[in-house]
Amino acid sequence: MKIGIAGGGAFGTALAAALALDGHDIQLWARHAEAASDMQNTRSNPKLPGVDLPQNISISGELEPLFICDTILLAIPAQTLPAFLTEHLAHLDGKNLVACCKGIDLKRMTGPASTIRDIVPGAVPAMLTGPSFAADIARGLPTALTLGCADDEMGAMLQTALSTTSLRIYRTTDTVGAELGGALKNVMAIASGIAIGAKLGESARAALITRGFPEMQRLALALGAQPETLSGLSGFGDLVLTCTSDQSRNYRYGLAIGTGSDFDQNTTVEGAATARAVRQLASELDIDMPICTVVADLTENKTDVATALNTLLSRPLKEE
Ligand SMILES: NC(=O)C1=CN([C@@H]2O[C@H](COP(=O)(O)OP(=O)(O)OC[C@H]3O[C@@H](n4cnc5c(N)ncnc54)[C@H](O)[C@@H]3O)[C@@H](O)[C@H]2O)C=CC1
Ligand SMILES: O=C(CO)COP(=O)(O)O
Repeated sequence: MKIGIAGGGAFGTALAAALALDGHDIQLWARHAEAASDMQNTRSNPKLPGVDLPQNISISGELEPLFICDTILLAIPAQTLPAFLTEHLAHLDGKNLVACCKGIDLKRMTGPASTIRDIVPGAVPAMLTGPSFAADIARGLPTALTLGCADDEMGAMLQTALSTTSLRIYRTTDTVGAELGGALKNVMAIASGIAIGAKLGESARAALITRGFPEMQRLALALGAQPETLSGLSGFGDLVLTCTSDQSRNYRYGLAIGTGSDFDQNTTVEGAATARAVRQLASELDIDMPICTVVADLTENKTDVATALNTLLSRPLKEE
């Protein structure tokens, strides 16, 4: 299996490093030619300080070497995935396309694997997701992920190919559950960051994580996910990680909202667009998604933290 990775950001580079250390020759594509050649020459990526990139990673700003690979990991932001797939459709047909991004596309209202299935019907769509910070993967720290692929035979091959001594991959055929768990937990991470930033306390964060989980399940199950997938690494596991660590950009974005601080708009924060997609889906499907809805409103300055808190706390009392 010849593995290529699209996306020379933190996650694409971290996956490249982990797989290269395991013996794979990796073709890494970075969008900006200059950044690609810097990475190729310095064997480093400023987004992963202190990580040396093994020599068996070839980094290029040209797409041709990537398209020679039969398996391509897509580590670009979820909202940019449809345009990339559409633009390069002819080259991606017939490939194993493994989405490594976490979000719901605002236009199509689909998670990354479903977006691949819709735009490149001739490809095998898969999803690699779960609790894992790029810096941890790149340093070879132990990590467990979920590989979702509806074609179980191909899923098993991808599971074997992408597992390393430190990267342990579990497998499911429930790609919808895998893609939605990873997307929705980012919204909850923003909510958790807001709670801590606004000094609402650790108990409030625990309440958000705990009530956020059934909220994630409600939408995911309505869209066809299996409950056990949501309870696994890609759902519950990543929810816990991202809501409790300031390594998470979604969490830090929430902290900035909660403290009223500025936040670098160039940072990849998938949960903001996903919250808006969820708000729309919830309204169309008539599903109660109160936390996601207030997060969406907060990211658009349609409400403030005090009002959002009041909205959540003044909801009718009900059974757990
Ligand atoms: N950083 C992390 O710890 C983890 C990230 N992820 C996911 O990986 C995905 C990528 O995140 P990171 O690599 O961390 O972000 P990043 O901000 O470090 O890198 C994003 C990369 O995508 C490229 N890019 C941006 N717009 C593009 C476009 N229109 N076409 C092609 N390429 C484009 C950028 O040039 C950059 O190389 C996100 O969905 C994120 O949720 C998943 C697990 C862990
Ligand atoms: O998905 C992640 C960890 O599993 C990374 O989270 P952030 O995108 O919030 O940094």
